[in-house]
Amino acid sequence: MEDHRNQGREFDESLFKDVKINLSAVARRASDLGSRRAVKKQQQAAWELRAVTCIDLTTLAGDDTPANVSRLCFKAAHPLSQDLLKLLHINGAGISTGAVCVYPNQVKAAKEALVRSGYPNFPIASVATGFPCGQTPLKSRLAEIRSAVADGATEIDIVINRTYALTGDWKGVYDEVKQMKDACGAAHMKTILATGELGSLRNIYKASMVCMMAGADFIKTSTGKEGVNATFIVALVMIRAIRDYYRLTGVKVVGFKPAGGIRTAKDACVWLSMMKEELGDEYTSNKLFRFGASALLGDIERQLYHYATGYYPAITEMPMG
Ligand SMILES: O=C[C@H](O)COP(=O)(O)O
Repeated sequence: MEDHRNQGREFDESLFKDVKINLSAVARRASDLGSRRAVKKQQQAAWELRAVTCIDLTTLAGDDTPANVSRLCFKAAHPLSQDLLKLLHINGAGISTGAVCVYPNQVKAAKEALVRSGYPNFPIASVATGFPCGQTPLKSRLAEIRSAVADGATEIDIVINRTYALTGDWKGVYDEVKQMKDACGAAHMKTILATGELGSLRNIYKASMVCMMAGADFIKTSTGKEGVNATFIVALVMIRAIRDYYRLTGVKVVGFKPAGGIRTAKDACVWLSMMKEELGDEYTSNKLFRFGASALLGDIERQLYHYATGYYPAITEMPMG
């Protein structure tokens, strides 16, 4: 990832303590996003291709093995088949996803697979800090970050301490995230707010501001393991925190990553149009926007195939995932 680095700043409660959220306005905007007429034909295909480049292609399962991680890495580097690229007349376009995202224990396997397939510098994101709950001693959470970076992770997706957030200890959240940022070293840090467990939109806004102050390069909605993950309402609160942070501090390098339950090409295009409207074109590139997704790519492939041929592929022509 190009060096958009957020150096962070001192903890400053004034950036969030009096925040008020206009829930009806946010809900109305979110509802409008989901109901609008989507782009069609080649514009739709172009947005879908852009979405592919923003995916952190993810596997975060207890039964992950070096074999399925290696397959994921090859898919991340070559997300669309040669046949589909030819049908779209874009073979040689060099389209790849934004990164591959795995557990810390699988980073080494991912690195070896990418080196073997000729992509030694392909971005590897690793979740860390006791993902998904974060309920382990800070010392071990920091060690996990360092270990993942040492194994080849170039991006770290940390989880914030929801116990501190729910008890209003925002300085505690800040101090931990700042130490995590230091442990990341040269790796980019995305901070997972686990918004489904933060209890209120005000807490989501506060957590967003605190993480940006602590040096987050991205703020990310969810682990994908909460009961409720990426929603447009939550996203709008976080996106507006990014905009407020820029207005208050002049720092624009903080990206946004919705994760959990984003499954369809149609949804992906709505997310991208929201980013474009709310934060501008630069937030539709993988430097400042990522999807945390494990199944989204499969549906995008099917839609692109349908656009190129006029019919959906048989399962034999395009095995899912
Ligand atoms: O970013 C990580 C998420 O766990 C992906 O969620 P998903 O499997 O619902 O796409």
